[in-house]
Order: sequence, then structure tokens, then C-alpha cells
Amino acid sequence: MHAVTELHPNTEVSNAVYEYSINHSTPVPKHIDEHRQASIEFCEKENEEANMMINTLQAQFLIFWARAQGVKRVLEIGMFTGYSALAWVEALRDQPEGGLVCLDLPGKTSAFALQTFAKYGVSDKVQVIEGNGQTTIDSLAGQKFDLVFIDADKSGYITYFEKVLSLNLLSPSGVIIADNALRRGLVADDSERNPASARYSKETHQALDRFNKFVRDDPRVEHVLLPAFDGLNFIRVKNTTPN
Ligand SMILES: C[S@@+](CC[C@H](N)C(=O)[O-])C[C@H]1O[C@@H](n2cnc3c(N)ncnc32)[C@H](O)[C@@H]1O
Repeated sequence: MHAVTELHPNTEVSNAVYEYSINHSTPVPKHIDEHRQASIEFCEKENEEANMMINTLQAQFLIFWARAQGVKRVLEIGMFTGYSALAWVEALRDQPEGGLVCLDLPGKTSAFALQTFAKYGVSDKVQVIEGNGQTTIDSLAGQKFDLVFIDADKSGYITYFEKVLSLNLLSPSGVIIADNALRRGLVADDSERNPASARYSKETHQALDRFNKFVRDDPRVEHVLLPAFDGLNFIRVKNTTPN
């Protein structure tokens, strides 16, 4: 067992740390905050779950990280209302050839995201492919992405991972980031000790656990599963070129 110090002793301190971190990091542009609020109102009206969106600090982190990596092309699997998509567009702002492809199911949330991209004048930066991502991803064969963000149906993560590799969608420095890989800690501890075990269905975290193990056992890749946000599994194809 690897012992870790308890960094934040309770939820109040955790929340204070989260707010402090947001306020001491490069802020997201105003329109992204505005869209977060609009998404929350949309979700209330349409009975959707606003907590599907990545949080503000995660948006700040992903923008920073994508820029530091010089990411030009992003594939997002799971767009929802377009909140994280706007973050990717922001990350690509200084990349004239940059672009974002989003896969999601057709419906009200996708329509809302498309309206949002038009409202903020970024429609030319985002290609939305509607349909089941597990099959629409095939249409991307021949394209390369520096970053693939997997944030759609959790039972599909293995398929998305397999397809990204088999279709050869990653650029040489390309990275997959799989979101929610720790699912409220349930993949590590789904006993009664974890209050989330009473709120969430077992199927989802069991699917994510299968995904994490599948990646761990795949000799083609190296990866790190970070206990940040709801768990980010960073994955890259191993460099097989001899030194
Ligand atoms: C967690 S939300 C994405 C949140 C978004 N990345 C954000 O942070 O703003 C998951 C999305 O995956 C989509 N999704 C679920 N199953 C899918 C499938 N089979 N193909 C494509 N998209 C799917 C849902 O419609 C939903 O919009």
C-alpha cells in the first residue's frame, strides 16, 4: 500500500483550495465563463446534468497544457453543451492551422453547442460529427490529432482507445486524455466508505476500471493515471524508434 498524506482534510478545505487555485491561475476568457452559466441554465431547463462539464480549473489546466504542448489539432469525443470544446478552441487560438473535431450524439445538447460556436464566431474552428462516436470515429481515418480527449460513454472508452490506435489517429507526439478515469474514487474504493458508492451505478465505474486495466496491460502505450479532477488518464504510444 502506498501511503499518501491527506492533503485536504475535508470538503470545506477542498472547496477553498479549488477556489484559491482558480483565482491564482490564468483565468478562462469571459465568454467561456458565460457559456458555463448558460449551460447550467440550459441543463436546468432540459433536465440534463450540468456536472457532465469539466470544471473551471480543469478548463484552465487543459488550455495551459495544450498550449505548452503546442497542440494544433484536437479530437474531442463527448462534446455535450460545448463547454470543454470552447476551452480547446481557446487553447488553439494562436494556431492558424489548428482545429477541433467533436463527436457526439445528435440532439438538443449538440444543437445548443452548435448555436454556441456560432454565437462566439468559432464555427469555422470546430467540426461536429453527430452520431455514435464508436462508429463515426472511423470517418477520421487518415487524419492526425495531437490530443484526443475521451469524455463520452464510459462503456465505450476501450473502443475509443482501440480505434484511436488502430486508425493511427495520433500524431507522433500525440496524447490521449481519458476523463473521469477515477470516477469519484469508485474505481479504487467502491465500499460504503466512499459516499459516492450510494449515488452512482456500479456499471460505469466498473467500465472505467476495465478501461484503466486494459490500458495498463497494453504494451503499445505508456501512461499515467493522475488523481486530478475526476481522474485523468494520460496515454501516449511508446516511441519504438531505436536511439
Ligand atoms: C460528460 S459529457 C461531455 C462533457 C464535455 N466534454 C464538457 O466537459 O463540456 C458526455 C457526452 O458524451 C456523449 N455521448 C454519450 N454516448 C455517446 C456516443 N456513443 N457517441 C458519441 N457521444 C456520446 C453525450 O451525449 C454527452 O454529451
